[in-house]
Amino acid sequence: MTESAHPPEDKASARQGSEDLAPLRQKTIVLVGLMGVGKSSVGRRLATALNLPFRDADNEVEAAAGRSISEIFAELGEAAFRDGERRVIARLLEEPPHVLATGGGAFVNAETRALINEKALSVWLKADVELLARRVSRKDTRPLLKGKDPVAVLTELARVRNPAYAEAQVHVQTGDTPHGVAVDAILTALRQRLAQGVPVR
Ligand SMILES: Nc1ncnc2c1ncn2[C@@H]1O[C@H](COP(=O)(O)OP(=O)(O)OP(=O)(O)O)[C@@H](O)[C@H]1O
Ligand SMILES: O=C(O)C1=C[C@@H](O)[C@@H](O)[C@H](O)C1
Ligand SMILES: [Mg+2]
Repeated sequence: MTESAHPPEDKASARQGSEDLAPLRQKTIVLVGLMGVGKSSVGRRLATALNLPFRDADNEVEAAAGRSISEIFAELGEAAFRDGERRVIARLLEEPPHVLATGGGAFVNAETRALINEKALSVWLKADVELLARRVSRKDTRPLLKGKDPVAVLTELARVRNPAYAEAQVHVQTGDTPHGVAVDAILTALRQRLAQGVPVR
């Protein structure tokens, strides 16, 4: 296919040369995994690469509650946050295909997990706990880590949550590299899934 065969607004196709990325845009791609793994920052770049809208469930919960996540945890409690998160994700899954960054705990909820795997394509972003701990230490916005040793908390969360994350349809290992490397790793995993004849829709 020549470059001129692509519609001019098709930025992702232009970026990827002659590759037709349309099959990867049929379904919402949902990123799951621990805090700091890149669901938000990598997800935004993945959306740009695929020319898809981007949504961040944490931001949507904050907008719906009119408060930050720290304030929701402090003033309403974690259960209220989880309830809002579940409802927000159910709503977002009704939207046209986009890239959706979830909060780190969202996919642990069995109802949310089943809904995501039914309506979207789930991608588990993985990274070493030590790397995640270094990343999350840069900000003080995660209530589960406040005043605690991030390596200890993340190690325990990994132990408890990994069986749930493992139910994601695509698993992608990431490392201490620029965001674009993680984007490319996700695109490679999605292409492999397509090549194996597993429809992305
Ligand atoms: N693959 C990556 N390469 C380089 N930096 C990364 C990568 N992933 C994340 N980061 C950096 O780590 C920090 C946390 O990333 P991000 O907020 O995207 O994580 P998250 O998975 O959305 O976490 P949370 O569950 O808390 O929302 C950010 O500063 C981000 O730029
Ligand atoms: O892993 C978690 O449980 C969380 C991750 C963040 O994305 C936020 O959803 C919140 O800080 C809780
Ligand atoms: Mg995030």
